[in-house]
Amino acid sequence: MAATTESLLRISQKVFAESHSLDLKNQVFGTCNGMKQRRKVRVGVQAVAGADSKGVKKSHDVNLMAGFDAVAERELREKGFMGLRRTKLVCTIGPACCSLEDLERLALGGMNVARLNMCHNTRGWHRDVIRKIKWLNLDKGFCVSVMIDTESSQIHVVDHGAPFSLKAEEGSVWVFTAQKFEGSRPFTVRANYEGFSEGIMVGDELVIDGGMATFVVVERMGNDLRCKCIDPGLLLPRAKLSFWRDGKLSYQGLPTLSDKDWDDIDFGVSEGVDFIAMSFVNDADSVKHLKNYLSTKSSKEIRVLAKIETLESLRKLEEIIEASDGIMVARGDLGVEVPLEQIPTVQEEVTRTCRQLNKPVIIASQLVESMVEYPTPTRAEVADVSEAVRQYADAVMLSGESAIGSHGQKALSVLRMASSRMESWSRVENQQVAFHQSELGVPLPDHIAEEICNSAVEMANNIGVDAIFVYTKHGEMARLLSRNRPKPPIFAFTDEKNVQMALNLQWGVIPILIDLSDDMEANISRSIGLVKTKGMVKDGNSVLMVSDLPPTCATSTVFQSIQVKNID
Ligand SMILES: Nc1ncnc2c1ncn2[C@@H]1O[C@H](COP(=O)(O)OP(=O)(O)O)[C@@H](O)[C@H]1O
Ligand SMILES: C=C(OP(=O)(O)O)C(=O)O
Repeated sequence: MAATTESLLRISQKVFAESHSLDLKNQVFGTCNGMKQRRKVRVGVQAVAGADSKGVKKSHDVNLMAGFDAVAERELREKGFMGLRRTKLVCTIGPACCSLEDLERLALGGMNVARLNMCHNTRGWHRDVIRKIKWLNLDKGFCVSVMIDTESSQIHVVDHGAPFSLKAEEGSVWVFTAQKFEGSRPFTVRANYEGFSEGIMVGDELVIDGGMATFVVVERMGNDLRCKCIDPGLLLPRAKLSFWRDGKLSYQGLPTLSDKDWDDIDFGVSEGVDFIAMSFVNDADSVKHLKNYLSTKSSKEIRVLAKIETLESLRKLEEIIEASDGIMVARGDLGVEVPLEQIPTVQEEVTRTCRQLNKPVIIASQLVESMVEYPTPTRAEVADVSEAVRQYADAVMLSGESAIGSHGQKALSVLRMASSRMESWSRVENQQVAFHQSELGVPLPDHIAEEICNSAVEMANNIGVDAIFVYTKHGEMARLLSRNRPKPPIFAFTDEKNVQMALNLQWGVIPILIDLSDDMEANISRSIGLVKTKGMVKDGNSVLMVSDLPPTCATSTVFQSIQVKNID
């Protein structure tokens, strides 16, 4: 890779200048002269067999529209429409994969979203990674979105006297403290949070990393706790600490977003990230608060993903999902509060509820954990990935496997191959019928758009079209189509860069940046021209097109239509 720091910097500036100009186009749906209009809706269904694509723009114009993901393009040429992977892939970036070359290999391997966990490393390090990703997108035609993940207030070990793990033997007595001290002391563990022992009483249990080891509190010494190990195990660096009394978790009332998190969020805004994953969400208000804050800070819409990792978040699941732009099932921390045998059913429940409420869901943590060390996954891990895909999760995620593992790219290819296999099994052997209304759940607020998309998917599956094209300003129609998990892939044409980047997380959607006008025929011609020029569709392919033309200053009507076209 011949990118000098200077050229990287120059291109980074270009990226920011570009995203700024795109931001200016952000408008409320249906706005005309700054006023929100009442939506009148006309629905049209047209069959246009054998229609030609007159008005196709010249190829040099087409090339100016750089909004096609180079990896999806290659996959489509090699495997055809049905071979396109529907499940999206998220990779956590860490020291093992942060060079430009590593990031490029991950992008080529199918990474749709790069996740940066703000728990680790410096903002300077994260900035460097974000700029490399944006540079690769611009220079190589990738379409990789960037997500930052907040640290939140969690109690964890900052020092236990060893660089790696320590064994806690049964009956051994340890001091847990928040005091800072020089060097290390035997049998002394330092916690990150001063008030970590507030309200904790003798007899309470201290559980390490959700059950890796367990202690009982035998004495309080000021704010320090003397604890005896009752279930031996390993103490890892940054191990999580939780206290239990009478079989229930004791909450220390820590805020979901700490001062450091707010600074990290400001950092994410200034770097133009696409998603913020919010750790330890316990209610919808904290999500709404962050979304309101972001709307005042950023002209582009940054999507907020709530991490489901506490018992409280499970109790308020629906309201949290409704308030968020998407969900991450953070099985690592969830396993600290929920008995491990319940994680699979919780995962399925959260995934189903997300689909019903039309929000994307990521399944995270330990998918191929053994690959942090070994070059092949266990059979059980492949079964776990396949199960998430069978449940139609929108995305699966790598954590330590890519961040610190020795086989990150291989781990990514395991996710890719297991996803493709399970997807084709669901389609072919399971005869993937459209979801029944009961599976899709309660009607969504835009009932007409929802019905159009449900019908469009039913038609697309019945007719057996090769692809669905959707023209979407805000991504909503694309999400509604994706919610039905159709057989053909969905090509979502939008003229909003941030909608394109957000749709990257959506099952089965290939988002494409293109100029859209109020003339839908021109949009259709332009999109067909683009995919034809790139050799992605051939004569004889059939496409079902769904459009949602917003009102203009001249018309106050939303025109929603379904058309079927044979490409010739
Ligand atoms: N930016 C980073 N810098 C250094 N190490 C990292 C970074 N991101 C992740 N890691 C390492 O990868 C591991 C897995 O990362 P992550 O998925 O964020 O989970 P967690 O923080 O819960 O362990 C972390 O424990 C940490 O050791
Ligand atoms: C994804 C998770 O969050 P984190 O990596 O921040 O612990 C998790 O707990 O599964």
